Amino acid sequence: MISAQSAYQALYFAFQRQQWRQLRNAVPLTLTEADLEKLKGINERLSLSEVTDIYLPMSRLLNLIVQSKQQRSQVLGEFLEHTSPKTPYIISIAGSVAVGKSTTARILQALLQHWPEHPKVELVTTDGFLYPLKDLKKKGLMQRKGFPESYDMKMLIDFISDVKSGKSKVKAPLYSHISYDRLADTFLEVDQPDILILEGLNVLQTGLDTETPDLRPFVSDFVDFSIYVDADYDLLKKWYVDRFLQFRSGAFANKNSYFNHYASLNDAAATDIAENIWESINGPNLLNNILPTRERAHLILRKGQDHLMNQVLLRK
Ligand SMILES: Nc1ncnc2c1ncn2[C@@H]1O[C@H](COP(=O)(O)OP(=O)(O)OP(=O)(O)O)[C@@H](O)[C@H]1O
Ligand SMILES: CC(C)(CO)[C@@H](O)C(=O)NCCC(=O)O
Repeated sequence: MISAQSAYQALYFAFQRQQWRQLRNAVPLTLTEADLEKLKGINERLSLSEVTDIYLPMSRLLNLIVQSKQQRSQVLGEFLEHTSPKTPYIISIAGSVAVGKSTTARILQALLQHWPEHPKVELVTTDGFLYPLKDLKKKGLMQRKGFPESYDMKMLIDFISDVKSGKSKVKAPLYSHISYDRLADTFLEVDQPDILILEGLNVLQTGLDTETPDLRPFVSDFVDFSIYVDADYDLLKKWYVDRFLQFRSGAFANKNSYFNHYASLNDAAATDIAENIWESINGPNLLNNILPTRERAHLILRKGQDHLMNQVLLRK
């Protein structure tokens, strides 16, 4: 029987950080100090060596892969004796709550926009496709937010299918971490981007993963390149709790915040509540629904202490 370890080796090229960082050597650092400052604006705790060591090789890899997709489209056009309409290249980013998917997505968006061709790169998070709170309440899903059944999958598949077929001005719903709900009347308009980055817990899940199979196409049917951001359970829990504590003086302090009543908690009480939410909702969701999809990704980024990537696995 093939061991899990050797199956991994058969599927992926594995790089330690020191090996991966050398793969950017061929790319000059075209980022100016001002560009780097802008990236810092995405997350002030982001270390710049993370950009040079991890993200620049990734940007180089994606640039080559996107080019090869364009060549393939040309070949198809030649075969069909007409050029087919340009469709966006779709990159998905999966991983646990609090692993840093949105931070990773925003850094990638900034770097890809920086390519010489200056592609138009849009970023959408699947959080917007969670059912509105009133529907979650009606369905008894308030303790299952982020679980597969808490998303309006029809809406998500319709959205991605419209974008992929080259439609203009496709509306994406937006989620607010302050109201803990989908925004009622504000949307993001996705208008024929060159690249769409779709970020969310559920982007590698399929309708076949559940007990009542759903035969609709999967998100991954529309995705050209998928990334999974990975870290150990205990680190993820810690990052979730840390973010919860930070939110007390930020998002929760906003009087419209769903969690406004948590703003005045002391450290011990807030830690207790955050650990509880993690152990009852986000932890089980990770173990049952998110982690099992990891090996579907083309690229796995493994983070260790302080969000530093220590290993990169690239599908052969
Ligand atoms: N590269 C990084 N360096 C330092 N801190 C980071 C980094 N990436 C993320 N973080 C921190 O980790 C926490 C989670 O990050 P982020 O909000 O990007 O996660 P997420 O996976 O999008 O979460 P969610 O699924 O809840 O939306 C935040 O407190 C963020 O500041
Ligand atoms: C919106 C999601 C599902 C994903 O980002 C997550 O942040 C969430 O709200 N989870 C439910 C439990 C919690 O409040 O963390």
